[in-house]
Amino acid sequence: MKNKLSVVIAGGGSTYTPEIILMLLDNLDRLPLRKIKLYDNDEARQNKVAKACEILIKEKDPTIEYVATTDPEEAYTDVDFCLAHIRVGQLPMRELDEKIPLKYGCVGQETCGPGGIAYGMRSIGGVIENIDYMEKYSPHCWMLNYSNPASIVAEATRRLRPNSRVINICDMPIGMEHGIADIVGVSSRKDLDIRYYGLNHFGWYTSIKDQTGKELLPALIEHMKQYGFINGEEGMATENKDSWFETNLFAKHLVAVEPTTIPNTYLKYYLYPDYVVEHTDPNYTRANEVIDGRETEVFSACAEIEKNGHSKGTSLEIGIHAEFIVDLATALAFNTQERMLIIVENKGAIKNFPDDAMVEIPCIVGKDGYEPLAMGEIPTFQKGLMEQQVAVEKLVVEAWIEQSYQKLWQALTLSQTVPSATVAKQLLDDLMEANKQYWPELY
Ligand SMILES: NC(=O)c1ccc[n+]([C@@H]2O[C@H](COP(=O)([O-])OP(=O)(O)OC[C@H]3O[C@@H](n4cnc5c(N)ncnc54)[C@H](O)[C@@H]3O)[C@@H](O)[C@H]2O)c1
Ligand SMILES: O=P(O)(O)OC[C@H]1O[C@H](O[C@H]2[C@H](O)[C@@H](O)[C@@H](O)O[C@@H]2CO)[C@H](O)[C@@H](O)[C@@H]1O
Ligand SMILES: [Mn+2]
Repeated sequence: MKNKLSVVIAGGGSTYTPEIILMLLDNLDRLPLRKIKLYDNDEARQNKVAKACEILIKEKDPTIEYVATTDPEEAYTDVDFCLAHIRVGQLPMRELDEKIPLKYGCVGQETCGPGGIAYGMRSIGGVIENIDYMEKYSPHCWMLNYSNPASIVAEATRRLRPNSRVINICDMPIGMEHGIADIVGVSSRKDLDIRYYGLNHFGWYTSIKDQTGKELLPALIEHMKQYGFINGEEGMATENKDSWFETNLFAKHLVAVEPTTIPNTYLKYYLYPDYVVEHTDPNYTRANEVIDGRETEVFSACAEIEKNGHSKGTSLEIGIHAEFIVDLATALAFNTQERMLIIVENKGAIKNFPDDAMVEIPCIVGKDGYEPLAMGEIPTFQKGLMEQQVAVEKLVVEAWIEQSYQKLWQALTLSQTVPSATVAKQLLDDLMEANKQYWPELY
């Protein structure tokens, strides 16, 4: 029989916590658990989901021990996995990350461009703090970290905690592969054999094969030229016309620029920043949608469970976000040797790219960690874009470590989404003022 495991969810008050709990509870046969803990540094926020999570767990398996705490020692003692999804500054700071750049005519986005850089400067300290708790109280533990902006956070963990048991991940490829599976008529994304390379929120599929070995990429590219990641006329007619729909449809313009690979939809912020700015309401950005949408829905569903004392009829659902986490934890705990996309140090996997860049590539995951697969040489267009973006991410981490105003100005100047050093400086001064509670002081 498999050993039962103990997990802590760091950022317990996250809107994603209930769906992760549901996913964990749905997978106890392959990832058996003896303990689930929530940890957050904001007790009031964590309390919005904590009681509901307790009820969900007790309903499914009352033998699982449950704790919700703000005490790092209690949280991190005796844990095998830390599932980390913290947001330093929470959603009100995301709102500023999105709205400040728009004032200067630049992309206002959570992980891309100036907003991503500002968020990175906040996240680094919080993630390192959690790694240090983990290493102090449970040195054998693995942290599966999807705190954003994942590229900058991954570079920071490489620089500051190079030997820590941290694996940086993103659910974006999982989401895209679900969409691709629907479009090509395959029942599960796991029946697709893929090759992909890039940075986080900045990459390309170079091969997508079905179980017979048939290459689906050319047909998919033809589909995408018309519909992006939308499932043809049926998808156009039936899908919710929300901002993800727009982003998935917009992918047709990404394929127009680079018609031999399948792009990550986040590339729209780098390739069409002017379009994105023109089509964003500077007074109501994605943070407002999330606050009025997911956050309100999740917290009210949790309040309902707490009030009723049971979860019958709840609107809470397992999300794709959680699927990856269970697969990854299972691979590490039980040596499944599953192939998954993770963010790792390049070390030659992309042959014509720097060894010390944090890249998102397929890896084989087992009990000893991950082994990256060689992705070979990449073409000039992708390489040029990636080199520029990697330099931005490295400069942000250097700026954080050295408390360097100059390096952060350079990072902003180098971003494909910022038109000049002049605008970069205006942005920097505004973002620095807004983030003074969270960034290290810059000199
Ligand atoms: N990598 C991915 O693909 C992916 C996918 C979805 C979400 N995310 C990320 O997951 C995180 C959570 O997203 P959300 O929208 O649910 O955010 P949220 O604001 O709802 O929740 C984040 C929680 O983290 C807590 N927190 C902040 N700093 C902390 C610290 N130092 N220690 C412990 N807890 C801390 C906050 O108090 C908050 O309760 C974000 O970083 C988001 O960008 C990543
Ligand atoms: O704007 P949000 O907060 O809804 O989403 C931001 C996150 O977006 C990506 O995750 C997506 C996923 O790719 C998509 O398919 C769908 O299922 O929703 C997820 C999140 O809601 C991205 O990978 C994350 O890094 C972002 O935080
Ligand atoms: Mn992501």
